[in-house]
Amino acid sequence: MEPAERGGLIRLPPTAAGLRIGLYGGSFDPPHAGHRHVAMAALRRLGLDRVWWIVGPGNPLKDTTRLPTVAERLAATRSLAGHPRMVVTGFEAELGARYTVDTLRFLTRRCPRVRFVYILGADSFANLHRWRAWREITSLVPLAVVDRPGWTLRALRSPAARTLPLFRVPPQTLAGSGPPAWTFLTGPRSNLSSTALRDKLLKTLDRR
Ligand SMILES: Nc1ncnc2c1ncn2[C@@H]1O[C@H](COP(=O)(O)OP(=O)(O)OP(=O)(O)O)[C@@H](O)[C@H]1O
Ligand SMILES: O=C(O)c1ccc[n+]([C@@H]2O[C@H](COP(=O)([O-])O)[C@@H](O)[C@H]2O)c1
Repeated sequence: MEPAERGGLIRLPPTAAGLRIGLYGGSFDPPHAGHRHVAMAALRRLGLDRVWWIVGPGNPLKDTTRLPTVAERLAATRSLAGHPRMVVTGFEAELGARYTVDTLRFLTRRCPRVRFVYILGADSFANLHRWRAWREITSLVPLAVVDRPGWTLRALRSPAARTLPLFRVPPQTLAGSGPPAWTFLTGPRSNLSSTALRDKLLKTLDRR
């Protein structure tokens, strides 16, 4: 069964026509303050009503054999995200969607009057051309790219940026723009990463 067909059974957080919702997908293994920085920057600078953190079943481009369960990552992400406009969800796994394009097809079909925006870090945007049906993704929702140390130039010179030069808009107009549209959020940045945190944890355990 295709993910969109399974969608009838999926319960989403509450939505309403015209609501501006940022979709923030990730592995969150573990979640960290850099993730919170990304979500808060998008919430404030794009004028969003909500950010839905989508704790996914696993990045299809990464080795996910050691990934903790969605339930474990959901619990950790919920305790980090605590804010009235942040909603942490695990519906992508329930939907059976491995690829972001499937999640976005489902959401835009299910909630046609909601203004969705997809939020991603500069490293993810720099590699967007490796995602399944990435051109379709850019036709489904506007993209908010949050700068990340070491990735600014690679993001701005990426295949996605070079394919959509005329569709770059200022942050405050993104959520009201129809796709394709993208914006690049500069300003304070976070150099935290889950890989660094996992490495640190392993070293601490080794020393014991
Ligand atoms: N410090 C950060 N600044 C900007 N974007 C970030 C930052 N950390 C994570 N992101 C973005 O958040 C999303 C989810 O990231 P993810 O859960 O993979 O965390 P990560 O720190 O990048 O993990 P890993 O080191 O395992 O790749 C991705 O779009 C990623 O680009
Ligand atoms: O759909 C794809 O091909 C695809 C390829 C790479 C990453 N993604 C999604 O991008 C989001 C961020 O991934 P990650 O591993 O950096 O947390 C997460 O929701 C992934 O499922 C999606």
